[in-house]
Amino acid sequence: MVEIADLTFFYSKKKMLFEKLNLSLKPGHIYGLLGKNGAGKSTLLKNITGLAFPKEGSCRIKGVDSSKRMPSVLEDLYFVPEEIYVPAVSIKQYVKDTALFYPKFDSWLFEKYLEEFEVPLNGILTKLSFGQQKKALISFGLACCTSLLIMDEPTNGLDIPSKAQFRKIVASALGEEQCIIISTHQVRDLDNLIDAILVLHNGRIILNKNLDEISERVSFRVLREEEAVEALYYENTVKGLEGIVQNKNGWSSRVDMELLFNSVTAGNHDVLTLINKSDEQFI
Ligand SMILES: Nc1ncnc2c1ncn2[C@@H]1O[C@H](COP(=O)(O)OP(=O)(O)OP(=O)(O)O)[C@@H](O)[C@H]1O
Repeated sequence: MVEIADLTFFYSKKKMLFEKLNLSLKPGHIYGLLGKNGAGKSTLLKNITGLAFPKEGSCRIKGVDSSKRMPSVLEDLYFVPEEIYVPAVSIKQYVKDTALFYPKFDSWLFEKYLEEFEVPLNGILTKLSFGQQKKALISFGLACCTSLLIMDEPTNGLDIPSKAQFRKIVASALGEEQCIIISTHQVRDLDNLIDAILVLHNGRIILNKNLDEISERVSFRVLREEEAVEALYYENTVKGLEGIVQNKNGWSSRVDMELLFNSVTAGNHDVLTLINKSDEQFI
């Protein structure tokens, strides 16, 4: 679905953001794109969607270079940016003006999502709160039923019940032929939603794995003091020593995305090496 090959990008030549970054994303998945502040998540998403252009290398969607901004690609792609700007029209009018650019737009679904998010269909967009505006655009993006849906920090500005609604709605919306990418630094917001994790760090994608594959390799649990020496990584938290250990018994545990993210971005190679090993190397 998305193929990024040797992407090099910088805003200023003095500060390289990506150098030969490679990434391949498949349909049927909800990817969580994680990275520290300033890692370049938004910039990467802009390169994928053709809103920023690679200095070298390419970003392709279904084989077509996204920097060409071909109508056939744009009508099958929806991007909810981090900062949103809405026109001073009613939601109904917005749909009338905009939905025609998306041939698979489903107005029944749109109204259903709005209802679940408790956003009034007759509301004037600029008079809605920031969170309501965001929920209206997320609903619109989901109802476009595009093959690729990208949301940059969608949960920013959503209250706690809305975050739960967001997870439920997005999880129910994914079709087999669709790919959804959600960037965030609020890792917990993606719990029970994403099925694959991408970590952007130091200008590269250092991790691109399904949660199932991760839990086959490593386990996440509270450790006894004496187990700490054998752990691949651990943190001293209020719950005790929360750690990552090699999964030796084949039982899968829930992936603690925050702990995983902290371990791989802290320069701990043990966890990363174990997760990234091929099946043959692992046996
Ligand atoms: N339009 C721009 N012009 C120049 N530099 C930019 C521009 N947009 C972003 N940057 C810089 O590029 C780097 C990556 O920014 P980006 O917004 O892509 O990171 P991010 O991972 O999305 O961060 P955050 O989690 O804080 O939203 C930052 O150092 C930022 O200052």
